[in-house]
Amino acid sequence: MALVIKNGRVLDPAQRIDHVLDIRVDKGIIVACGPNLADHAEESDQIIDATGKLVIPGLIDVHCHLREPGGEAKETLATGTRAGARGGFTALCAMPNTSPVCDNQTGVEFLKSRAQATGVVRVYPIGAISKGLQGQELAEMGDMAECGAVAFSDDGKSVLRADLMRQALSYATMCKRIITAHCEDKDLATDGAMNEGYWSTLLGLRGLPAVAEDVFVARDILLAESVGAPVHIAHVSTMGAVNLIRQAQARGVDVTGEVCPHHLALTDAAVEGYNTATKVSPPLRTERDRVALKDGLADGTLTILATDHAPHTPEEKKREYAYAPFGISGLETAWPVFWRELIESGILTLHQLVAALTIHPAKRFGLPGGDLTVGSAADITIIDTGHREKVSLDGWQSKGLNTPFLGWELTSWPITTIVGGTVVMRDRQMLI
Ligand SMILES: NC(=O)N[C@@H](CC(=O)O)C(=O)O
Ligand SMILES: [Zn+2]
Ligand SMILES: [Zn+2]
Repeated sequence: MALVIKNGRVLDPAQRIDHVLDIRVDKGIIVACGPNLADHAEESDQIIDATGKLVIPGLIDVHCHLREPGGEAKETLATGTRAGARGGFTALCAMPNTSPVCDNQTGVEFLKSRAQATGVVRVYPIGAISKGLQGQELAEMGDMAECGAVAFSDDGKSVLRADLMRQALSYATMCKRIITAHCEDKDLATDGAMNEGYWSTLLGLRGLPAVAEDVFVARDILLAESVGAPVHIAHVSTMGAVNLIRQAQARGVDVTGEVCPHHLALTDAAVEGYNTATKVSPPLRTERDRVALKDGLADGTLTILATDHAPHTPEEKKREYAYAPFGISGLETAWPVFWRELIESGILTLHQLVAALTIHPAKRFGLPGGDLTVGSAADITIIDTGHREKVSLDGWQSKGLNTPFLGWELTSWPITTIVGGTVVMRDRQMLI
């Protein structure tokens, strides 16, 4: 059965399209995109009326934690991909800090086959840089790249040894893969629970200083530069990091960075009240950092938006602030939060926002998709930019209920998600 998405505002930054058009999908492929295709639809075709709605390439998240294997109480590939679909994502890159760590071919194969069997959106494995994330010995990067790892990361912590990181950058480049770096100097950030500053002092919590991020961003940029490797900085959260990336780009270093919804929407003042849903790594920073992230997005220094979806069980998050795990469950609220922080305040154009969640991540991580080109897989998201909804746990798909946005009334939500021609979410309801 073919599918026709009719009369939507089709916006595809990759092809510079922004028109009211119809899209015809057959056997999972976009077979036509043009005006009035629905007029010639066949009786058996499924029609989705997208009048007044935004039709964009399926969103791609280059940074999430799907927790399987080993962390199934927090999330599974089944629940995590459903959370993704409900958030308008058609592809997710899964970080390797699972148990066991995804640091070899078997781990990559497991993730691919398990996601195929139980997931509702595409899942791309990210392999570990070091064996067991121990930072001592390189993981089997070549093997993992060969069987489908799209990138490498020790996310959750930094690779502390600079020699190992430099070697990893070289190897990744040889395998035509990118390293996505979690930048945090552990010695400067031991046992911290929130950003170091006014609020940590006031709340009596141990701080994580911004400079702990900055020094490792500087180091990883210099290491990448020294071996001519590309590097991607995960969850950029400080003004210092934005400045370092901007300066490096100006001298020709191949460095990109991603920004997460919570770092754009919240500051460390949100920790008042000790809601552990605000505990995240890197931590919520100051207003000055938040503004710097927006400046970095506006001037094109930062071109990728990612969720860093990090679900945890309610039991774990119910501990005292200092003992709760770091992480925010972000897939289901990412789009409306980005909308609020970047579109409503005029920081980005609609084209820039969509590009930062589609073609830019696809290109940087070498993933298929990210556009609506005829002949490509029909990964499509439909957004109702006028839809207002209060964030609640009704219909919530992730096992991680750890969202700091609960109760926020947000405008602009994904209403339909189509993966390879299959409608997996419609009218905010999961269909599979
Ligand atoms: N972001 C987080 O707060 N937590 C992540 C690890 C990480 O992304 O560094 C996790 O795996 O829980
Ligand atoms: Zn991280
Ligand atoms: Zn992460």
